[in-house]
Amino acid sequence: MSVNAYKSVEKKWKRVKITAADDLTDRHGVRIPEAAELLDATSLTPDQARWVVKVGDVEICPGTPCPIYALRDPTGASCGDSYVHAGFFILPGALDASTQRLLAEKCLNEYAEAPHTTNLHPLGQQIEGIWAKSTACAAGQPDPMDKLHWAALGYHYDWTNRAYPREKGSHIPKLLQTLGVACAEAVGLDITSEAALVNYYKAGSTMGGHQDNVEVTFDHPVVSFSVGSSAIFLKGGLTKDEPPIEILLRSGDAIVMGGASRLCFHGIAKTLPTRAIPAFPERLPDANAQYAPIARYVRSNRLNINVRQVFASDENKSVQQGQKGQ
Ligand SMILES: O=C(O)CCC(=O)C(=O)O
Ligand SMILES: [Fe+2]
Repeated sequence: MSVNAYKSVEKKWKRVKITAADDLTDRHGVRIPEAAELLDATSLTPDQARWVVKVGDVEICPGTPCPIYALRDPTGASCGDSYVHAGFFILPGALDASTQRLLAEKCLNEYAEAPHTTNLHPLGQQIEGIWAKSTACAAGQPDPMDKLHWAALGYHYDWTNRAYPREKGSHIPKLLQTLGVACAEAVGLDITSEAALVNYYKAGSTMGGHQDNVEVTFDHPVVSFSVGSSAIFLKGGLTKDEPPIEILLRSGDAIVMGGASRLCFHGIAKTLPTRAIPAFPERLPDANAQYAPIARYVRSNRLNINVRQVFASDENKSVQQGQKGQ
């Protein structure tokens, strides 16, 4: 059976040992061969610099400017709106250190708590105060965080009925709304942040290649933030026959998938436990007692927070008008 181009890259990363993946070098300090094509927006190779192009600068967090990168065709062919990577942007270092720490704190203490739901909710097993229980759990005892894979905020997708029910859901925290809108606007797109998903990745874990195709409209981008350990993100095309681009995402990076890239295959080929994260030093002056366990957690786990618009903007308007008239 032939293995498609996307799958073969996933397989390659599956074989990489996470001890080597931490800094992507072998025991002699040489970059592992599997990472030869890896795109690190903070240090592009001369070849990558030809097709990974800076299209602007923005301050998502005031006082912290970050570049905006877009992808062009490596052959030099012109890239119109239907180009496979059109609408895809990387904003390395979009989030400043305090925003990364705030998001980590909220992902652990707030976003996995009611009224938001988690993967444990449909089983009737959502754990109240999951992070507090995890930090209080004695060595050798089962850690409740091991069971947490995702949390849903705003409109919650119903996997059984494959729909976003309008009548259910929770609020979208202001912080996520603001960050989502700021990144979309920075690349000339617009979004009303209606649903957010937090993914909790353990060292070495992956997310298989998929399309984000369950929303009602695809006219608005998905805005996605990384906090904690680094990861290898794969950005594919509309089919898995298209070889994916391998991108190193670090704590504080944002990506935007809009336009032709909105429905592209993508996923996480590997979560790389990361000892040195600038926003999460071992000792942080004036940190409260909460800080140390959070910093320890993010050095071997990754948090991904992504924000989406579910319904078409004009549909929202008519629902709001209907509600006003009631
Ligand atoms: O973790 C990531 O960066 C990707 C997450 C993702 O693709 C998703 O939640 O649909
Ligand atoms: Fe996705």
